[in-house]
Amino acid sequence: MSLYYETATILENPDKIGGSFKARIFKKKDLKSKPGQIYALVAEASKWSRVLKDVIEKCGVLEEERKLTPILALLLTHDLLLSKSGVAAHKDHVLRLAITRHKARLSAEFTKARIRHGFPTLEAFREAINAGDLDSDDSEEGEKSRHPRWVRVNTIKSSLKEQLQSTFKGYEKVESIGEILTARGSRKIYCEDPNIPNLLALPSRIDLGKTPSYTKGDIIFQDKASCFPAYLLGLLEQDGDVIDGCAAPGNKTTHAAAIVSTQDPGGERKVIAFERDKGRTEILKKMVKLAGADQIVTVKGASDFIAAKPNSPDYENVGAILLDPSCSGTGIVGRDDAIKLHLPSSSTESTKAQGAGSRKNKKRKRGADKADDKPTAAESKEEMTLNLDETTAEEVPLDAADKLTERLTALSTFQLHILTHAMRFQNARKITYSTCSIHFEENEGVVFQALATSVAKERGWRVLRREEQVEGLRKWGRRGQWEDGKLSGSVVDEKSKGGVLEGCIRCDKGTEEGTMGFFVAAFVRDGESKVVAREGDEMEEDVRKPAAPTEEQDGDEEEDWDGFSDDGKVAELKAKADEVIEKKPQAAPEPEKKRKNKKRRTGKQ
Ligand SMILES: C[S@@+](CC[C@H](N)C(=O)[O-])C[C@H]1O[C@@H](n2cnc3c(N)ncnc32)[C@H](O)[C@@H]1O
Repeated sequence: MSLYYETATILENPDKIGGSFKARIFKKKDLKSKPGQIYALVAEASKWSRVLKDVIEKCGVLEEERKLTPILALLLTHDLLLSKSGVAAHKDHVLRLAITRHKARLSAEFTKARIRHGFPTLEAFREAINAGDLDSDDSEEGEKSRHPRWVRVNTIKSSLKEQLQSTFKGYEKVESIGEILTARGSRKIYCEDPNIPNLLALPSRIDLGKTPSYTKGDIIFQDKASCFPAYLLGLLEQDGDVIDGCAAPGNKTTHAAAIVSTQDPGGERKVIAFERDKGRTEILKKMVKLAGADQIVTVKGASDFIAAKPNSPDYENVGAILLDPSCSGTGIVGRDDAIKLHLPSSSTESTKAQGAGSRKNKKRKRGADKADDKPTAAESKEEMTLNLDETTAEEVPLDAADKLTERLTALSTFQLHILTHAMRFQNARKITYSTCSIHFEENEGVVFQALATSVAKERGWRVLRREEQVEGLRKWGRRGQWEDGKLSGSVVDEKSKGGVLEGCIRCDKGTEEGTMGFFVAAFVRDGESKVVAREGDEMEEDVRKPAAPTEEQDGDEEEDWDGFSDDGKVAELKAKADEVIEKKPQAAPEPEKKRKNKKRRTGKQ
């Protein structure tokens, strides 16, 4: 199957596979084309689609070429007119022939379009398209779907001041995230985030991926919400070492390391990063190195945090734990969220589009030129805008609602298990628990259940109240939400319920705040604890028995590792994670090498 048939099939998604477009590409097992090539083709074609749709329609290509669907016509015209290497198919390939037949007319219409838009050269036209200057999605929805490019300055290697004077020199400072969200194209503006220190919001079209500061790890692409957990820990010098229990790809690990490094110039404190998955461990290591955090972070690669012994001397200095476990990922906003494909339509009723790239079509391609199939739903639309990123929850069709419930139960059971495990660490006084899920079951539901466990009660864990939180998050308005009928009455203490919900923090996607959907709560414990965690404690005293999730998606932070980003290799990772089926708990790791306790935290027993 050619690149074009394969791409069209994934776009059409006849099997209704969930997940973002990127994830769908990486999920597909039998691709002949490179996933990166498919993604690049769609990303590029989408930028030009508003122009090309018009060009194709003016030339009447769909009326004449019965082999071409709107998607195929768009992809092929893009490559014919705009790709340096032209149409990526053999010169006798049926699709290549179908489009090159119209080359002269298509080129002429394209030139007219360029002139109509006021660009003297193709280069100028290209620049404007890349900058998004021709986008005219002025609707409220359009604004909502935009997402800032969030940039965290990595204070291990640089400073905000330094970055403003170098990478962002010449950028204009604006006062609200709203201005960033509504900025046209790649206007050079930035907003200093009012909640998270050293975080900047920029218009999404600004391409910083090739800047030296990005490739050197001086700046990190990290969604605002994803910066909440490390910041909410409110780390202090006396908190000692920090564990990140679910670390890869490592955005929160390096954020925690950056905070620790400012408090501990002597380099005594450590961030211990657990990552169960082998492949993701490699990404974590790369990320830690690039961030210059390798002196601070000890990576426990291919290690299950649940198998780590809370009373081990290795963790004696651990005062804080960051837990960002696998979740449904339903809060994720893909960077390709705003990518839209404007498809050409045929002006005559007689054009019967053939299913692009499906087996059926392949047969047709080889043989008969029958064009009497009904157009697919997508093809029959006069003008179709494809939103390429679909996050799973909203996409779950009604008949799959049961599956969602099952999946949420499995995930939340695992999340509760890992959270209560963290509560056992002998000297831990602070924990943040976060997910990039929008579901109560994985969020407030887990918090209330954790509070009801005997380990939480015995050790004095409670939710950090809003008024105790670091300033930037105290003033964050979106707080925990209650959903009736999701938890049994015995789990929830009615008296403290309101305070707990107020202590929980939520971020919603598609708001004027420009974040992904996210949840975080901090747990703290005060005073002396009567019960020290028993090694190998089982969960029989907990509200629910632990069970490994049957399916999980490793949400946060995206996708194909192409550097230092929330956005990078993570589509691939998410696709992989979708397949993760925890059939049995991993074997305990080799005995931990005893680390010399340089700094025993005597006051915290
Ligand atoms: C949501 S992702 C973490 C994202 C990360 N905190 C960040 O900000 O870049 C969850 C990660 O936890 C890992 N994980 C899940 N269960 C684990 C366990 N029991 N021990 C260690 N790692 C685990 C998954 O493999 C996955 O890489």
